[in-house]
Amino acid sequence: MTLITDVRLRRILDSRGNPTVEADVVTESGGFGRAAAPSGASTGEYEAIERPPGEAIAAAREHAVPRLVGEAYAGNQREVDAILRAADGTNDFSKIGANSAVAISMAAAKAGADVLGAPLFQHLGGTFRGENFPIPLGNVVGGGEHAADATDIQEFLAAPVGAPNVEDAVFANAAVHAAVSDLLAERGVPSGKGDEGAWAPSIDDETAFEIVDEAVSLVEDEVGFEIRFGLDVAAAEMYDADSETYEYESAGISRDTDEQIDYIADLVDEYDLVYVEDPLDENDYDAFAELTDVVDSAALICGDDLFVTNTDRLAEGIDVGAANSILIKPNQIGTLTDAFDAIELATANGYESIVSHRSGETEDATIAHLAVATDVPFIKTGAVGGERTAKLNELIRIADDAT
Ligand SMILES: C=C(OP(=O)(O)O)C(=O)O
Ligand SMILES: [Mg+2]
Repeated sequence: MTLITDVRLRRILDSRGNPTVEADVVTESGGFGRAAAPSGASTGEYEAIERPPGEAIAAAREHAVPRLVGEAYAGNQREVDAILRAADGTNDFSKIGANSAVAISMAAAKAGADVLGAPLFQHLGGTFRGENFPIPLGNVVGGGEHAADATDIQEFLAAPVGAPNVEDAVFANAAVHAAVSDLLAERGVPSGKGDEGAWAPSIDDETAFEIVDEAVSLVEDEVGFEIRFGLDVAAAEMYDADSETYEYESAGISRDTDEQIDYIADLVDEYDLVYVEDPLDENDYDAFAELTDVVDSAALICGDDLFVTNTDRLAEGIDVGAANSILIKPNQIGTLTDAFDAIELATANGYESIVSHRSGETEDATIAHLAVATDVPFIKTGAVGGERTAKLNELIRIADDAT
Protein backbone atom coordinates (compact mmCIF):
# COMPACT_ATOMS: atom_id res chain seq x y z
CA MET A 1 0.00 0.00 0.00
CA THR A 2 2.80 2.42 0.80
CA LEU A 3 4.81 1.64 -2.34
CA ILE A 4 5.95 5.00 -3.70
CA THR A 5 4.53 5.64 -7.18
CA ASP A 6 5.48 9.28 -7.66
CA VAL A 7 7.85 11.89 -6.27
CA ARG A 8 7.44 15.46 -7.47
CA LEU A 9 9.79 18.31 -6.62
CA ARG A 10 9.36 22.03 -7.09
CA ARG A 11 10.74 25.40 -5.97
CA ILE A 12 8.56 27.34 -3.55
CA LEU A 13 9.10 30.51 -1.49
CA ASP A 14 10.44 30.49 2.03
CA SER A 15 9.80 33.12 4.72
CA ARG A 16 12.83 35.19 3.65
CA GLY A 17 11.55 35.28 0.08
CA ASN A 18 14.19 32.80 -1.07
CA PRO A 19 13.44 29.69 -3.09
CA THR A 20 13.39 26.33 -1.31
CA VAL A 21 12.57 22.72 -2.22
CA GLU A 22 9.09 21.23 -1.79
CA ALA A 23 8.46 17.51 -2.31
CA ASP A 24 5.27 15.55 -2.92
CA VAL A 25 5.28 11.79 -2.38
CA VAL A 26 2.40 9.63 -3.64
CA THR A 27 1.84 5.95 -2.84
CA GLU A 28 0.18 3.05 -4.66
CA SER A 29 -2.95 3.31 -2.54
CA GLY A 30 -3.25 7.07 -3.02
CA GLY A 31 -1.40 8.12 0.13
CA PHE A 32 -0.04 11.64 -0.17
CA GLY A 33 2.65 13.59 1.67
CA ARG A 34 4.01 17.08 1.03
CA ALA A 35 6.95 18.73 2.83
CA ALA A 36 9.37 21.61 2.32
CA ALA A 37 12.97 22.19 3.35
CA PRO A 38 13.78 25.06 5.71
CA SER A 39 17.03 27.02 5.47
CA GLY A 40 19.48 28.47 8.01
CA ALA A 41 21.33 31.80 8.09
CA SER A 42 23.66 31.14 11.01
CA THR A 43 24.54 27.72 9.66
CA GLY A 44 27.07 25.46 11.34
CA GLU A 45 30.33 24.77 9.56
CA TYR A 46 29.66 21.01 9.62
CA GLU A 47 26.06 20.95 8.38
CA ALA A 48 24.95 18.84 5.43
CA ILE A 49 25.08 20.83 2.20
CA GLU A 50 22.12 22.84 0.99
CA ARG A 51 22.39 23.23 -2.79
CA PRO A 52 20.70 25.99 -4.79
CA PRO A 53 17.12 24.64 -5.05
CA GLY A 54 17.07 24.35 -8.85
CA GLU A 55 20.27 22.30 -8.82
CA ALA A 56 19.16 20.21 -5.84
CA ILE A 57 15.89 19.38 -7.59
CA ALA A 58 17.60 18.43 -10.87
CA ALA A 59 20.12 16.23 -9.04
CA ALA A 60 17.44 14.53 -6.94
CA ARG A 61 15.29 13.89 -10.04
CA GLU A 62 18.25 12.26 -11.74
CA HIS A 63 19.74 10.26 -8.88
CA ALA A 64 17.13 9.71 -6.14
CA VAL A 65 13.64 9.71 -7.65
CA PRO A 66 14.23 6.70 -9.98
CA ARG A 67 15.48 4.67 -7.00
CA LEU A 68 12.38 5.49 -4.97
CA VAL A 69 9.51 5.21 -7.47
CA GLY A 70 8.22 1.62 -7.70
CA GLU A 71 11.03 0.51 -5.37
CA ALA A 72 10.61 1.99 -1.88
CA TYR A 73 7.79 1.98 0.67
CA ALA A 74 6.82 5.28 2.27
CA GLY A 75 5.79 3.37 5.41
CA ASN A 76 9.38 2.21 5.84
CA GLN A 77 11.17 5.45 6.71
CA ARG A 78 14.58 3.88 7.28
CA GLU A 79 14.46 2.29 3.82
CA VAL A 80 13.46 5.58 2.14
CA ASP A 81 16.22 7.46 3.93
CA ALA A 82 18.82 4.77 3.21
CA ILE A 83 17.93 5.04 -0.48
CA LEU A 84 18.35 8.82 -0.33
CA ARG A 85 21.81 8.36 1.21
CA ALA A 86 22.82 5.71 -1.32
CA ALA A 87 21.51 7.78 -4.24
CA ASP A 88 23.53 10.75 -3.01
CA GLY A 89 26.67 8.76 -2.30
CA THR A 90 28.43 11.47 -0.27
CA ASN A 91 28.68 12.04 3.50
CA ASP A 92 27.02 15.42 3.42
CA PHE A 93 24.33 15.23 0.74
CA SER A 94 26.40 17.49 -1.50
CA LYS A 95 25.14 15.68 -4.62
CA ILE A 96 21.35 15.86 -4.30
CA GLY A 97 21.39 18.59 -1.63
CA ALA A 98 20.24 18.19 1.97
CA ASN A 99 17.32 20.41 0.98
CA SER A 100 16.03 17.86 -1.56
CA ALA A 101 16.82 14.99 0.81
CA VAL A 102 14.99 16.40 3.82
CA ALA A 103 11.95 17.46 1.77
CA ILE A 104 11.60 13.95 0.30
CA SER A 105 12.29 12.26 3.64
CA MET A 106 9.60 14.29 5.43
CA ALA A 107 7.10 14.00 2.56
CA ALA A 108 7.54 10.21 2.55
CA ALA A 109 6.81 10.12 6.30
CA LYS A 110 3.61 12.08 5.72
CA ALA A 111 2.59 9.80 2.86
CA GLY A 112 3.20 6.76 5.08
CA ALA A 113 1.05 8.30 7.83
CA ASP A 114 -1.65 9.14 5.30
CA VAL A 115 -1.93 5.53 4.14
CA LEU A 116 -2.19 4.36 7.75
CA GLY A 117 -4.76 7.05 8.52
CA ALA A 118 -2.66 8.00 11.55
CA PRO A 119 -1.41 11.44 12.60
CA LEU A 120 2.22 11.91 11.64
CA PHE A 121 3.43 12.05 15.26
CA GLN A 122 1.86 8.66 15.91
CA HIS A 123 3.30 7.11 12.75
CA LEU A 124 6.76 8.38 13.75
CA GLY A 125 6.54 7.84 17.51
CA GLY A 126 4.28 4.83 17.87
CA THR A 127 1.28 4.24 20.08
CA PHE A 128 3.31 4.06 23.29
CA ARG A 129 5.21 7.30 22.86
CA GLY A 130 4.01 8.76 26.21
CA GLU A 131 1.88 11.67 27.27
CA ASN A 132 4.36 14.54 27.26
CA PHE A 133 4.30 17.56 25.00
CA PRO A 134 7.26 19.82 24.26
CA ILE A 135 7.46 23.29 25.77
CA PRO A 136 7.89 25.89 23.02
CA LEU A 137 10.93 28.16 23.27
CA GLY A 138 9.73 31.47 21.81
CA ASN A 139 12.19 33.87 20.23
CA VAL A 140 11.17 37.33 21.50
CA VAL A 141 14.30 39.48 20.93
CA GLY A 142 17.11 38.73 18.55
CA GLY A 143 19.91 39.87 16.34
CA GLY A 144 23.14 38.23 15.26
CA GLU A 145 22.82 36.82 11.77
CA HIS A 146 19.02 37.17 11.89
CA ALA A 147 18.84 40.97 11.96
CA ALA A 148 21.22 43.84 11.24
CA ASP A 149 22.03 46.45 13.90
CA ALA A 150 20.43 44.53 16.79
CA THR A 151 21.67 42.41 19.72
CA ASP A 152 24.92 40.43 19.47
CA ILE A 153 23.28 37.40 21.08
CA GLN A 154 21.18 35.84 18.34
CA GLU A 155 18.08 34.82 20.30
CA PHE A 156 16.39 35.59 23.63
CA LEU A 157 13.91 32.76 24.13
CA ALA A 158 10.89 32.76 26.44
CA ALA A 159 10.43 29.37 28.12
CA PRO A 160 7.04 28.85 29.81
CA VAL A 161 8.27 25.90 31.88
CA GLY A 162 5.31 25.93 34.27
CA ALA A 163 2.56 26.03 31.64
CA PRO A 164 -0.15 23.47 32.37
CA ASN A 165 -0.62 22.67 28.69
CA VAL A 166 0.64 23.39 25.18
CA GLU A 167 -2.00 26.00 24.41
CA ASP A 168 -1.20 28.09 27.49
CA ALA A 169 2.52 27.80 26.72
CA VAL A 170 2.08 29.01 23.14
CA PHE A 171 -0.06 31.97 24.22
CA ALA A 172 2.37 32.83 27.05
CA ASN A 173 5.22 33.20 24.54
CA ALA A 174 3.07 35.44 22.33
CA ALA A 175 2.27 37.52 25.43
CA VAL A 176 5.97 37.87 26.28
CA HIS A 177 6.60 38.94 22.68
CA ALA A 178 3.87 41.60 23.05
CA ALA A 179 5.18 42.72 26.46
CA VAL A 180 8.65 43.22 24.97
CA SER A 181 7.10 45.50 22.36
CA ASP A 182 5.39 47.56 25.10
CA LEU A 183 8.61 47.85 27.11
CA LEU A 184 10.56 48.94 24.03
CA ALA A 185 7.89 51.56 23.30
CA GLU A 186 8.09 52.83 26.91
CA ARG A 187 11.82 53.35 26.44
CA GLY A 188 11.22 55.04 23.10
CA VAL A 189 13.14 52.35 21.21
CA PRO A 190 11.78 51.66 17.72
CA SER A 191 12.01 48.10 16.47
CA GLY A 192 11.42 45.98 13.43
CA LYS A 193 11.53 42.19 13.48
CA GLY A 194 14.25 39.73 12.57
CA ASP A 195 14.03 36.67 10.36
CA GLU A 196 12.23 34.60 13.01
CA GLY A 197 9.71 37.26 14.03
CA ALA A 198 11.58 38.32 17.18
CA TRP A 199 11.95 42.03 17.92
CA ALA A 200 15.26 43.28 16.58
CA PRO A 201 15.86 46.66 18.23
CA SER A 202 19.13 48.52 18.09
CA ILE A 203 20.06 47.81 21.73
CA ASP A 204 22.96 46.05 23.40
CA ASP A 205 22.63 42.67 25.03
CA GLU A 206 22.58 44.10 28.57
CA THR A 207 19.49 46.17 27.75
CA ALA A 208 17.87 43.16 26.08
CA PHE A 209 18.40 41.10 29.25
CA GLU A 210 16.69 43.80 31.34
CA ILE A 211 13.72 44.03 28.97
CA VAL A 212 13.21 40.29 28.49
CA ASP A 213 13.56 39.67 32.22
CA GLU A 214 10.88 42.28 32.93
CA ALA A 215 8.58 41.05 30.13
CA VAL A 216 8.81 37.48 31.43
CA SER A 217 7.98 38.61 35.00
CA LEU A 218 5.01 40.67 33.83
CA VAL A 219 3.51 37.77 31.87
CA GLU A 220 4.34 35.32 34.66
CA ASP A 221 2.24 37.44 37.05
CA GLU A 222 -0.57 37.59 34.52
CA VAL A 223 -0.78 33.87 33.71
CA GLY A 224 0.14 32.49 37.13
CA PHE A 225 2.70 29.90 36.06
CA GLU A 226 6.49 29.91 35.84
CA ILE A 227 8.11 31.43 32.77
CA ARG A 228 11.88 31.55 32.46
CA PHE A 229 14.05 32.41 29.52
CA GLY A 230 17.04 31.15 27.60
CA LEU A 231 19.45 32.12 24.84
CA ASP A 232 20.88 31.07 21.55
CA VAL A 233 24.23 32.84 21.70
CA ALA A 234 25.25 31.49 18.25
CA ALA A 235 28.79 32.16 19.47
CA ALA A 236 30.48 30.73 16.38
CA GLU A 237 29.20 33.78 14.52
CA MET A 238 30.95 36.17 16.90
CA TYR A 239 34.14 34.13 17.35
CA ASP A 240 37.28 35.53 15.75
CA ALA A 241 39.64 32.58 15.25
CA ASP A 242 42.69 34.83 14.68
CA SER A 243 42.41 36.72 17.96
CA GLU A 244 40.64 33.77 19.68
CA THR A 245 38.07 36.18 21.07
CA TYR A 246 34.29 36.59 21.05
CA GLU A 247 33.43 39.98 19.59
CA TYR A 248 30.33 41.68 21.03
CA GLU A 249 30.22 44.45 18.46
CA SER A 250 27.15 46.40 19.62
CA ALA A 251 28.61 46.66 23.14
CA GLY A 252 32.18 47.08 21.91
CA ILE A 253 33.34 44.22 24.14
CA SER A 254 35.82 41.48 23.31
CA ARG A 255 36.03 38.33 25.50
CA ASP A 256 38.61 35.57 25.41
CA THR A 257 37.44 32.00 25.94
CA ASP A 258 37.83 32.00 29.73
CA GLU A 259 36.00 35.31 29.95
CA GLN A 260 33.25 33.96 27.71
CA ILE A 261 32.80 30.91 29.96
CA ASP A 262 32.62 33.14 33.07
CA TYR A 263 30.23 35.56 31.34
CA ILE A 264 27.79 32.81 30.34
CA ALA A 265 27.98 31.11 33.75
CA ASP A 266 27.23 34.48 35.40
CA LEU A 267 24.26 35.05 33.08
CA VAL A 268 22.83 31.63 33.96
CA ASP A 269 23.14 32.57 37.60
CA GLU A 270 21.87 36.15 37.40
CA TYR A 271 18.87 35.49 35.16
CA ASP A 272 18.15 31.90 36.19
CA LEU A 273 18.46 30.89 32.55
CA VAL A 274 16.90 27.55 31.73
CA TYR A 275 18.62 27.08 28.36
CA VAL A 276 21.81 28.26 26.63
CA GLU A 277 22.51 27.21 23.05
CA ASP A 278 25.92 27.50 21.38
CA PRO A 279 27.58 29.61 24.08
CA LEU A 280 31.00 28.87 22.58
CA ASP A 281 32.61 28.31 19.20
CA GLU A 282 31.57 25.22 17.23
CA ASN A 283 35.13 23.85 17.24
CA ASP A 284 35.79 24.24 20.96
CA TYR A 285 34.57 21.03 22.62
CA ASP A 286 36.84 21.65 25.60
CA ALA A 287 35.43 25.08 26.39
CA PHE A 288 31.91 23.66 26.05
CA ALA A 289 32.87 20.94 28.52
CA GLU A 290 34.28 23.46 30.99
CA LEU A 291 31.12 25.55 30.92
CA THR A 292 28.87 22.47 31.18
CA ASP A 293 30.84 21.41 34.22
CA VAL A 294 30.41 24.80 35.90
CA VAL A 295 26.70 25.19 35.07
CA ASP A 296 25.96 21.54 35.84
CA SER A 297 22.20 20.93 36.02
CA ALA A 298 21.24 24.61 36.47
CA ALA A 299 20.57 25.01 32.73
CA LEU A 300 20.57 23.05 29.50
CA ILE A 301 23.79 23.73 27.60
CA CYS A 302 22.82 22.90 24.05
CA GLY A 303 24.93 22.19 20.97
CA ASP A 304 23.49 23.40 17.67
CA ASP A 305 26.37 24.46 15.41
CA LEU A 306 28.52 22.25 17.66
CA PHE A 307 26.67 18.99 16.90
CA VAL A 308 24.71 19.80 13.69
CA THR A 309 22.36 16.85 14.43
CA ASN A 310 25.27 14.57 13.54
CA THR A 311 25.80 11.40 15.61
CA ASP A 312 29.59 11.43 15.04
CA ARG A 313 29.93 14.95 16.37
CA LEU A 314 27.49 14.19 19.20
CA ALA A 315 29.50 11.08 20.18
CA GLU A 316 32.65 13.22 20.32
CA GLY A 317 30.81 15.68 22.56
CA ILE A 318 29.49 12.93 24.82
CA ASP A 319 33.04 11.62 25.26
CA VAL A 320 34.27 14.92 26.68
CA GLY A 321 31.02 16.09 28.35
CA ALA A 322 30.73 19.02 25.95
CA ALA A 323 27.05 19.79 26.68
CA ASN A 324 23.95 18.26 28.20
CA SER A 325 21.60 18.68 25.25
CA ILE A 326 21.49 18.77 21.46
CA LEU A 327 19.48 20.82 19.00
CA ILE A 328 17.77 18.70 16.35
CA LYS A 329 17.30 20.22 12.90
CA PRO A 330 16.47 17.57 10.28
CA ASN A 331 17.83 19.67 7.41
CA GLN A 332 21.22 19.97 9.13
CA ILE A 333 21.77 16.26 8.56
CA GLY A 334 19.38 15.45 5.68
CA THR A 335 16.84 12.81 6.76
CA LEU A 336 14.37 11.98 9.53
CA THR A 337 16.25 8.73 10.19
CA ASP A 338 19.43 10.68 10.96
CA ALA A 339 17.48 13.04 13.21
CA PHE A 340 15.94 10.08 15.09
CA ASP A 341 19.35 8.44 15.46
CA ALA A 342 20.77 11.64 16.96
CA ILE A 343 17.89 11.83 19.46
CA GLU A 344 18.33 8.16 20.39
CA LEU A 345 22.06 8.57 20.96
CA ALA A 346 21.42 11.69 23.03
CA THR A 347 18.77 9.98 25.18
CA ALA A 348 20.94 6.93 25.73
CA ASN A 349 23.64 9.20 27.13
CA GLY A 350 21.47 11.40 29.33
CA TYR A 351 21.37 14.33 26.90
CA GLU A 352 18.10 16.13 26.26
CA SER A 353 17.03 16.89 22.67
CA ILE A 354 15.38 20.09 21.47
CA VAL A 355 13.70 19.99 18.05
CA SER A 356 14.14 23.23 16.10
CA HIS A 357 13.00 25.30 13.16
CA ARG A 358 15.41 27.30 10.95
CA SER A 359 15.46 31.05 10.43
CA GLY A 360 14.20 30.52 6.87
CA GLU A 361 10.96 28.54 7.14
CA THR A 362 7.78 27.56 5.31
CA GLU A 363 4.28 26.56 6.43
CA ASP A 364 5.57 23.00 6.84
CA ALA A 365 4.75 21.72 10.36
CA THR A 366 6.64 18.42 10.34
CA ILE A 367 8.87 19.44 13.27
CA ALA A 368 5.84 19.80 15.55
CA HIS A 369 5.07 16.11 14.92
CA LEU A 370 8.72 15.14 15.24
CA ALA A 371 8.97 16.84 18.64
CA VAL A 372 5.84 15.12 19.94
CA ALA A 373 6.82 11.75 18.45
CA THR A 374 10.20 11.78 20.16
CA ASP A 375 9.03 13.10 23.53
CA VAL A 376 11.57 15.92 23.63
CA PRO A 377 11.21 18.50 26.44
CA PHE A 378 11.43 21.61 24.19
CA ILE A 379 10.70 22.75 20.65
CA LYS A 380 12.26 25.95 19.34
CA THR A 381 9.99 27.39 16.70
CA GLY A 382 9.51 31.13 17.26
CA ALA A 383 6.65 32.98 18.90
CA VAL A 384 4.76 34.77 16.11
CA GLY A 385 4.68 34.97 12.30
CA GLY A 386 2.85 32.63 9.91
CA GLU A 387 5.69 30.21 9.28
CA ARG A 388 6.23 29.97 13.07
CA THR A 389 2.56 29.74 14.07
CA ALA A 390 2.17 26.94 11.50
CA LYS A 391 4.16 24.76 13.92
CA LEU A 392 2.77 26.24 17.15
CA ASN A 393 -0.84 25.87 16.02
CA GLU A 394 -0.12 22.31 14.85
CA LEU A 395 1.18 21.55 18.36
CA ILE A 396 -2.10 22.84 19.80
CA ARG A 397 -4.02 20.63 17.34
CA ILE A 398 -1.89 17.60 18.21
CA ALA A 399 -2.57 18.15 21.92
CA ASP A 400 -6.26 18.52 21.10
CA ASP A 401 -6.13 15.28 19.08
CA ALA A 402 -7.36 17.22 16.06
CA THR A 403 -4.75 16.60 13.34
C1 LIG B 1 17.41 28.58 14.20
C2 LIG B 1 18.66 29.03 14.13
O1 LIG B 1 19.08 29.85 13.13
P1 LIG B 1 19.49 29.36 11.67
O2 LIG B 1 18.34 28.60 11.12
O3 LIG B 1 19.77 30.64 10.97
O4 LIG B 1 20.70 28.48 11.85
C3 LIG B 1 19.66 28.66 15.15
O5 LIG B 1 20.82 29.09 15.06
O6 LIG B 1 19.34 27.93 16.07
MG1 LIG C 1 21.35 28.00 17.04
